[in-house]
Parts: sequence; C-alpha cells; structure tokens
Amino acid sequence: MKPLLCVHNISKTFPGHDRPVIKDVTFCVYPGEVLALVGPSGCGKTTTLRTVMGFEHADAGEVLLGEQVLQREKTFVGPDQRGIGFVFQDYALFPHLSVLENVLFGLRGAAFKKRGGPAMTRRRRAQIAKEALWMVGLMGLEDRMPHDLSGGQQQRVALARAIAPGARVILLDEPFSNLDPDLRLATRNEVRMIAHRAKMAVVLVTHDQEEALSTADRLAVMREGRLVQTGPPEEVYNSPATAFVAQFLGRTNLLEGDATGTHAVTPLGRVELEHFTRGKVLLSLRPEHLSMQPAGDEHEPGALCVGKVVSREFKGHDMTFRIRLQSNRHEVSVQTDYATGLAVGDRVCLKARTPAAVVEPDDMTVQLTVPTVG
Ligand SMILES: Nc1ncnc2c1ncn2[C@@H]1O[C@H](COP(=O)(O)OP(=O)(O)OP(=O)(O)O)[C@@H](O)[C@H]1O
Repeated sequence: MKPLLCVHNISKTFPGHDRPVIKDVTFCVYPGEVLALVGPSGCGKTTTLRTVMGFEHADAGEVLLGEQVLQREKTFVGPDQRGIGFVFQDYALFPHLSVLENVLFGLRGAAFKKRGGPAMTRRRRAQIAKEALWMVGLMGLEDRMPHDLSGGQQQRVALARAIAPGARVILLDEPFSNLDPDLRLATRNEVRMIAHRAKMAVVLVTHDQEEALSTADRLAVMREGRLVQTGPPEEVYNSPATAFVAQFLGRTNLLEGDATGTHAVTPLGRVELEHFTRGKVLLSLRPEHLSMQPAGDEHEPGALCVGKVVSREFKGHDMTFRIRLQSNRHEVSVQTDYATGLAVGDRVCLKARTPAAVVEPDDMTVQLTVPTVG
C-alpha cells in the first residue's frame, strides 16, 4: 500500500533559537491509518503538524502528499493549496452559522475551488457538505446552531468541515482535550472509525499516552524534537526502545541487570529477556508483568521472596503495590487484578511473568526510576 503522506527528515529552528525545535523527523501515514504523534509538552508535536500543514516552513527535509511534493528545497505549497484538512484544539466553528453553513464554509477554500472548479453550484456544495456530515454521524443536525450541540458534536462538525473539500489526510492537534472523559472516549473512537471507513490518513497529536495507545494504529513517540520510536501501540508499549519511551507510556520498573544471553540477573532474580544480549543492561518490566504471592505460601518456581509491601493503592479494577526489595533496597511497582489480601509490611515473592524489554538507558530517567531508598 502506498502512503498518503510522507515527511522526510524535516527540521526547524525558530529565529533567535540556537537549537532546532524539530530535527530529522521522518514518518509516513497510510490510507485508513491513525498515526498518533505523542510526547511531552514542548517536544515539537505541534510544530511538526504545522510544518506538514504549511503553516511553518521547514528549514530542511521534504513533505509529500502521495506523489505531490508539498515542500522540498525551493518548492513550497501554501497551506490552502495542500489539500490537507486540519482540526485544532479550539475547533473554532462560526457561532452565527448553522452546522451546514459551517461545513459549506470549508468548501469555499482556494484549494477546493481549484479542484472543484468555479462551476460548482451551491446545490452541489450542499450535497458534498451533507455527505461529510453523514460521514461523521451528524445527518439531521444540519440546521442546528453550534451552541445547540455538545462539545463532541461540535468537534465532529469541525471534522466534517475538514474532510468536506475531499482531503484524504487530516491533521488533528489535541482535538479531544476540551471534551469531558466520556465524550472524549466516544469521539476518539468515532474519529478512528471514520478514518478506517473513509480510508483517510490521520495524524493525531496528543500528549495523553492513554489516548494515543487506544486510538492510534501506530504511535510515533517524540522527545526533544526527534522521533524516538515508531510502531504499533502494543509493540511500543511492550518493547520500548528507550527508558524514556518505557516511562512515557505508562508506569514501568527499570532494573539494571547482567545479561547472559536469553536471561539477565537482576534485583528480581533471573529474568528472561526479549532479545538475546550480553553484558550490563537496563530492563523495563511493567507493573502488570510481575506476579506476586505472600512469602510463606507455596509460590511460583523461580519467584524471589525478597520483597516487602511498603504501600498499596486500590484502583477499583486493580491494585498497585510498591514493594521494597531487601537485597538492594530498590522499590518496584506491581499491579494485580486479583485480590491478594496483602497489607503494608507483608513479605512477598515476585516473579516476572513476561520476558523483560532491554531499553537504551537515559541518564535522567534512570536516576528517577531506579531509586535507592535510604
Ligand atoms: N513560533 C515559535 N517561535 C519560537 N518558538 C516556538 C514557536 N512555536 C513553538 N516554539 C517552541 O518550540 C517548542 C516546541 O513547541 P510545540 O508547540 O511544537 O511543542 P508540543 O510538543 O506541541 O507542545 P504541547 O504539547 O505543549 O503543545 C517549544 O519550546 C515552543 O516554545
């Protein structure tokens, strides 16, 4: 399958800044795919999107829409000529225009005139606008005013306005952040369905890890202007390439170990590894990838009975324990979805239930997450 949008090695330094805000960013998005660009605040997500849209001029690199060059060296296609739709956080509907008129407004753009030709009648435009509203599930609400709609419905009008001109690539910058949690969940699922159904390529910017993991077909994790890992959510979550990625996508235990091929010796005992390797390694083990039993009970073969519960956090559907390892006084988190009956002070046996991911160390994060409790 050919990508709908590709970005190759784009970099951008704002005037007066000595460091690039984005550096050598490369990714492609395919028909029917939602790619989530995720990373901490200030890592360059919005700048990447604005560069793809043509609101920013990259210093280097290229942006391609299918075969069409949108930016490369001296070539630069302006935002209204790119044929890319976008929805930003404040989706800015016109309050005095009805739902249909808001979508029709998107059909007055120069890019659409170019494609549709000046002969496009108002009737034809209304038909296209209605088709877009149908796609986002808003048929029947054409005459409503924006203030009569829920936040999620308003967001879908903005989406209809973005896709009505025929854009097959849609950029979404934190589009759900103004919605309450239920609506947020429903709206992001709908966006995903629309993208799949209409075979659109969607780039979704979010700083919300859970949103990225649940909505995207692929994640692109950014840090300090660079993409550090790209892949399906399960892969990036379970096999993070770096300590930063491991920590950014949920909680994890980072453990130093001595690898001897398929296993490593760690403060948790002998742990199986995802990849064959030797020497000093840093491992990531998610709290839900550890199993735990009270010491003294019959425990799993290979479990190490060297922990003591220092805290427990009940979260309804599961429970997270902090366990101090007596061997080296490190602490690890263990998440269980079953009743353990364990209390603070109890001694426990621990075992890794899955092979550990070997991650690239990251000075700052290692210090933060392999604490030595004094
Ligand atoms: N026009 C500009 N001029 C100068 N600096 C800018 C400009 N736009 C963004 N920046 C800086 O570039 C960096 C990246 O900003 P950007 O908005 O791309 O990050 P982000 O990952 O989208 O952050 P957030 O999640 O907080 O929106 C920030 O340090 C920001 O202050």
